[in-house]
Amino acid sequence: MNFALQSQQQFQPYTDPVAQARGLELRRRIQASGYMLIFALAITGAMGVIALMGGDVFLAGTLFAVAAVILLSYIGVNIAGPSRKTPLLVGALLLVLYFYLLLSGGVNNTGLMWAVMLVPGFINLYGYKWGTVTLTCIGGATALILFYPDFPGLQAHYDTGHRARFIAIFGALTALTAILDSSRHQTQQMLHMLTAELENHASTDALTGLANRREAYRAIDELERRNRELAGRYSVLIGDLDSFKYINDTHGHSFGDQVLKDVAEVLRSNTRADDMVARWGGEEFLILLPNTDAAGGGILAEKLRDRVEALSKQYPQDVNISISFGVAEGNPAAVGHGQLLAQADARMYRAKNDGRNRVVSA
Ligand SMILES: Nc1nc2c(ncn2[C@@H]2O[C@H](COP(=O)(O)OP(=O)(O)OP(=O)(O)O)[C@@H](O)[C@H]2O)c(=O)[nH]1
Repeated sequence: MNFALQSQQQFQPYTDPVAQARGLELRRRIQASGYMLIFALAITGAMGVIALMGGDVFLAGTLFAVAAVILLSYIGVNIAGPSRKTPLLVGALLLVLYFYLLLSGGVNNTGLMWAVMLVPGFINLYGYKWGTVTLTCIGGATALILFYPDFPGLQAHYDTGHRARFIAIFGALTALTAILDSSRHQTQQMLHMLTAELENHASTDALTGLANRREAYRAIDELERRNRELAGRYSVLIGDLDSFKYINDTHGHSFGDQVLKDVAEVLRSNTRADDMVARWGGEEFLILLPNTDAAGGGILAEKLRDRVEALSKQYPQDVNISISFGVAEGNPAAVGHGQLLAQADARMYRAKNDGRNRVVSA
């Protein structure tokens, strides 16, 4: 296997797809906040113009002032960059606008009508759980304002039928939008789960349960990146089972599979949690050792070689199981992992040529 050639491939830095999906969700909320601000700005501005044309200068002035605050917030959010707090700021602005329209009646008593837009808006901003909680509070506060006799500050006049219909529509719309968003949320959760499962399948070897080659490349890239920053030492072992074709041919493929699983377990149980054991190919394994120099890697390889050899005794069949290791230490200054893997590979082949069942680390 030519590792030098393989290493010339460029591997993309790994990003967890589930974390990516969550990031996208947050971005979607922040984006929705921007749209809500533009929407609120358009409505407030339009109502301001209508109020001005109708001669209600005070209402027009107030609406323009609110529009100016919304515009400034929009500009501010774009200059400062969106954050998790953006939906809160937008929610607060919308609430101020809403209660103003509710109390004043807006233009021709139509202010309340726009309130239905709060429903998709808040669910979009805060998700179906917190969105519903917020909207229920808004609905409750609205009912109080509308039905409390002579509520202080309520200048608009809404007839009783209008009030009752508004509360009913607001409640029904909140419930329907929450149900829709909750099913969207459930579908999304399922997608996250499936993505995590697929990711697990894509990174795990089905026979041994070890990391597969793809995952091993990702881990080497990550280890190299970390070590370039920390100038730490790390090593890699490449182990290849000896005369495995003979074992397969003599005892059958399913016995060969069992040996591979048992060897994987030996390697896994004799390495640290920080180390990574991967199935590198058919009967080849790769072990990544952070914070370990070549000497340390050699000692571990010798221990693993010994434990793998001891496996032979656990089967009723008369079988000799052994493994040959090549050890190489990473060079933090090196670009890419080609040289490191090629060196470990070459040493592993030297171990084979020197008679198998041994470790070569220099
Ligand atoms: N049972 C089983 N065998 C596998 C698997 N993957 C690879 N092999 C076998 O591993 C054997 C590797 O054979 P070779 O590459 O000739 O190497 P070897 O016989 O181990 O000889 P040396 O490496 O030189 O000691 C082949 O017979 C493959 O079919 C697997 O998943 N299960």
